[in-house]
Amino acid sequence: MLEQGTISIHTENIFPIIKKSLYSDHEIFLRELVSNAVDAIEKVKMVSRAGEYNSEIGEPEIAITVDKEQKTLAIADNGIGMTAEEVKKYINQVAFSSAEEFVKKYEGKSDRAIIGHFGLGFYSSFMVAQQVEIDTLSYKEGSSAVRWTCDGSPEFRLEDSSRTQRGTTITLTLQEEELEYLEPARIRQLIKTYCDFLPVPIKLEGEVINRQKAPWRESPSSLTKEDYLEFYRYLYPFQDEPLLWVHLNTDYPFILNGILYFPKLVPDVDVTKGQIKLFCNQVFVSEHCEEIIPKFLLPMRGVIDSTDIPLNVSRSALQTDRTVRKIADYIARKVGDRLKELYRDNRQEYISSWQDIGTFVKFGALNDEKFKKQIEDIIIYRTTYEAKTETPAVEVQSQEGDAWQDVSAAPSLPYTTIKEYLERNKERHENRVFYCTNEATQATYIELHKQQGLEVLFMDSFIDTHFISFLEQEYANVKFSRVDSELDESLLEKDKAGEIVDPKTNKTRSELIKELFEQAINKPKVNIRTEALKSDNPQGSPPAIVLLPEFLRRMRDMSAMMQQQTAQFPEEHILLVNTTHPLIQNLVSLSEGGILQGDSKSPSAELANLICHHVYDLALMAQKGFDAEGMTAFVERSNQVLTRLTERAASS
Ligand SMILES: Nc1ncnc2c1ncn2[C@@H]1O[C@H](COP(=O)(O)OP(=O)(O)OP(=O)(O)O)[C@@H](O)[C@H]1O
Repeated sequence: MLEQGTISIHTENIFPIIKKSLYSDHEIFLRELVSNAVDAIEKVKMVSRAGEYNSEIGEPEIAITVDKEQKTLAIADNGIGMTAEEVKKYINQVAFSSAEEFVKKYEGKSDRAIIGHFGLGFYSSFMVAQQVEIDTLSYKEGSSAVRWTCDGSPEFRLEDSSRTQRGTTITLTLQEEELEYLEPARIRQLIKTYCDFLPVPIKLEGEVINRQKAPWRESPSSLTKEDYLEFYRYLYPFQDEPLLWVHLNTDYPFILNGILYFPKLVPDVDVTKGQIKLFCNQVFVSEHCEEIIPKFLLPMRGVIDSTDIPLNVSRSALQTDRTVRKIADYIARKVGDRLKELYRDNRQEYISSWQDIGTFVKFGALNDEKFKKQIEDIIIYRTTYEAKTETPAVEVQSQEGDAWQDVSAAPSLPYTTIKEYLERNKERHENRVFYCTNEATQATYIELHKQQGLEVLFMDSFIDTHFISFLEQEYANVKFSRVDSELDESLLEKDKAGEIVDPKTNKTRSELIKELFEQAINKPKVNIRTEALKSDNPQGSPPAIVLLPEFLRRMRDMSAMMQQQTAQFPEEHILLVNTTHPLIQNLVSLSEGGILQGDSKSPSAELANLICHHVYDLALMAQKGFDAEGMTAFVERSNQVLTRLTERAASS
């Protein structure tokens, strides 16, 4: 026996407190002991390099063994080892004084709020062990091996050991309620979780169980695209390939390494939960780093590793920590830089990823002023504009709905920035942006604009509703109108239906049409307007369209959002009847007899009435589809119209 003594701590009974205060996280003892073993191996390499140790250092290795009979778990390393003096100093004094400090700091506080419990160190082994033994031999010439034992009370024993190999073995005799740590599968799982990327082979049952390579610690220039993809697959198996990635690598004014990936977004992803793994010196700390990553980048995946993130503080303290704020800014800036670089160097790839990254970028612009400034010029929108190139533009959205491949194959890509849009259309409609939010339901309107050479932007992602309001603030003098809200003058022709057709009443054709529809539809909230839509082929343009003024629509959307309902189609809307369409012209002739004779019950007038309804139904259908009731009425009326028409055809 070399010595028997009392550990110099001031708090009586530190161990029950350690056990209690860290109750939920017992498993991290293994992370702490393996980290110490890795440190010990690094240290022996350092002294060897410095010429202070001339023997072979051998292949670094950490071996974990379990003995179910003895109920022991041992972690052995071939690192620097400790002399008796060092054991006394580092274990009895250093380790336990920091234990005491930790306990004092967190006594009575909920440990759940603390992100990492990092640096708990050696004494965390007492969370699971009833006795801890250190068997160690220092690298120092002439030193003899020692064994230190402690049963969880402040008393320890220090004696000679028969050990001949340099290094340290920590043997824990587990407490009865901690015997799960005798299961190799449990140990393997813990090593995979916490120590997978530590740069020393960790052996269990003769097999190396950790990956060791931590790509984020390597220089970006030494990694290939496949290396990044392989690492992503390793971290997130069975997931789609990521779109692009950012390698973070700085050591001033803080140390930060990491690789962040933009994943392909899946609809059910919870964007409020971070998926980035936090490491400290390659040791896993936490699955969540919501406090460190800017909110808008939370859906990113990957790894960040920094020794400058305080880990033994509460989550709220972390949020306000100055270094953490700086790190968040740095990450946002790096992500912005990477996006700009891609926009500049590989527009095609940028565009193909836009469907997914666009959401991040817009969310970022909405939330972070600095980020907005950085990326505002690279926010793009799909457009109906087709650049005149030799090869024809390829449709973006394929029938199968897989926009990706088609875009990447497209020689000229129908995407634009708002600035480019405004510049291109300055002559035709200055400070005016036409957009659509749903390609399918607004197809008629998009087509109308397209035919007249008016460019329409697709603002159809879920974030765009908010983003449009944001754009309106950014471009205060620009008016944003959805294609179905009102029609630009340039889409209309001077109304040819302005000439008087009824000598008795002095009514114009246009007025007659309006009257006809008003009588037929008989809904005071539907405002009927007659216009002549410009078209090279009147048959091809719609006979009527429903318009929803921008202001009205937004009010409706907003109140629906506040009541958390889906917006109902408002009763108040405009039915624009296209006076140039042959159907509408026929309708006037058809009804003329009835109106002129003041006999609204004549078969012609009745048919005209039915057809007005039908035209209105079709216009509504193009805008919103029908509910069950509307659908039934529509089918009934269609059948009636067809019956009447066939009757007429048969009798003539
Ligand atoms: N396996 C080991 N080999 C050699 N020395 C060790 C080993 N384990 C612990 N030590 C020594 O004991 C000291 C105290 O360890 P402890 O884990 O409590 O704290 P730490 O590693 O210094 O810091 P941290 O609190 O961040 O873990 C270490 O600094 C080291 O000098």
